[in-house]
Amino acid sequence: MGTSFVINVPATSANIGPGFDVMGLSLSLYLTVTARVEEDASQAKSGGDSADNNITIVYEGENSGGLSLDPKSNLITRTALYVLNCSGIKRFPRPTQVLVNNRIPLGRGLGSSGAAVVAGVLLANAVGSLCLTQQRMLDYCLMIEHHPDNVAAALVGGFVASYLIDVDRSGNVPASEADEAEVLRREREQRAAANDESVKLPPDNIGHFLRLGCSPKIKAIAIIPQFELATSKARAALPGSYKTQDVVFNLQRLAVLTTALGRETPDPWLIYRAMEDKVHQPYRMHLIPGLPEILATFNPDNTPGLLGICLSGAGPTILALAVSDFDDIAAKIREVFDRQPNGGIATEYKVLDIVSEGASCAETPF
Ligand SMILES: Nc1ncnc2c1ncn2[C@@H]1O[C@H](COP(=O)(O)OP(=O)(O)O)[C@@H](O)[C@H]1O
Ligand SMILES: N[C@@H](CCOP(=O)(O)O)C(=O)O
Repeated sequence: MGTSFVINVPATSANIGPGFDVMGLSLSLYLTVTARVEEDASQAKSGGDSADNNITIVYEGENSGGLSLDPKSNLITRTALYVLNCSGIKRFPRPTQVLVNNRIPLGRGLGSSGAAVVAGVLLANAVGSLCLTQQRMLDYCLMIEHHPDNVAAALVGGFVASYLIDVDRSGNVPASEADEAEVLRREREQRAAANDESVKLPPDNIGHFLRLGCSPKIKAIAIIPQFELATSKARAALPGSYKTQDVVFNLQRLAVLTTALGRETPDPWLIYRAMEDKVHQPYRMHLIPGLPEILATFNPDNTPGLLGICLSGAGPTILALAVSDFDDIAAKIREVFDRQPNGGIATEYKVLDIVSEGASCAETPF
């Protein structure tokens, strides 16, 4: 006998064109983590790392061979152990088997790492009976995933805008030089260099979000190339500074996009133009063969049903927002990948709903 916690976290598409590190959409594709917590400590499974952390992991789904099942390395359980540690709990309180069913492709720009982090925070909250608020959970997420767009959308659901507070928490990094995540990263590096293993609690209220309207007529078509692009690599391609006119270009579009997607009857050309970007996509073009042609070719006049196209997150997935003709739109975009040199790039596609419900955790006995 024991308790079972079933945690569901949606995939996300971040940026939506101009909203780099700001905007996210949660999608009907899920990471499900089921934690079976034994009532009795004598039921602990033997082997693996369970003796240390009281936990075993079973994984099925995307890239099932490639992920670490060591609780201290696996992103879900590593996050959970960090959150428990912050409450003075050094290991899983009771023998726990974690069953992961992951339908979110890894390293494709659909927020798999953000979902894993959110799942880890919910897992710790459940097994440790921590009673964390949603706001506090976001703080924990942001200590691991340093940009708020994916984790905020995965946590709260829907079309979400978010920001990190801009304060100097380290005492030696001027806020103007580094964003909050960068400050936190430097703090961790300094502590590691000083062999300081104390657990760093997240500062309070470091992330803020607002859920925006999104017309139920809009669906998200994800065209997913069969190669991975680590978000860290795609972020390393970005410049350290921008021209004023490029920043203004994005700000203009972002302001319009926040409201344009919420109109009951979406205006295709308004949205199409509002999804253009000069901050991240131009610098990532060389990492995604076919992206320049896709962005330059398809528009609401030549592609019925289409509202707008952008890179999903850091890529390589392409996100097309549309109100109809979903399979035809996907076929056109896939054809560009098919035509790439050296035999083309294989893709799959998914027509997804934009889901208004974010991460959830349900408790049942077993
Ligand atoms: N369900 C999961 N369980 C454990 N680790 C995961 C999971 N999902 C993602 N990750 C980790 O996150 C990495 C991918 O993160 P990232 O490069 O940011 O791509 P994505 O765009 O999919 O978020 C994976 O290589 C893996 O290390
Ligand atoms: N704003 C981030 C979003 C990364 O999303 P992911 O789904 O690729 O992890 C970025 O563009 O780097």
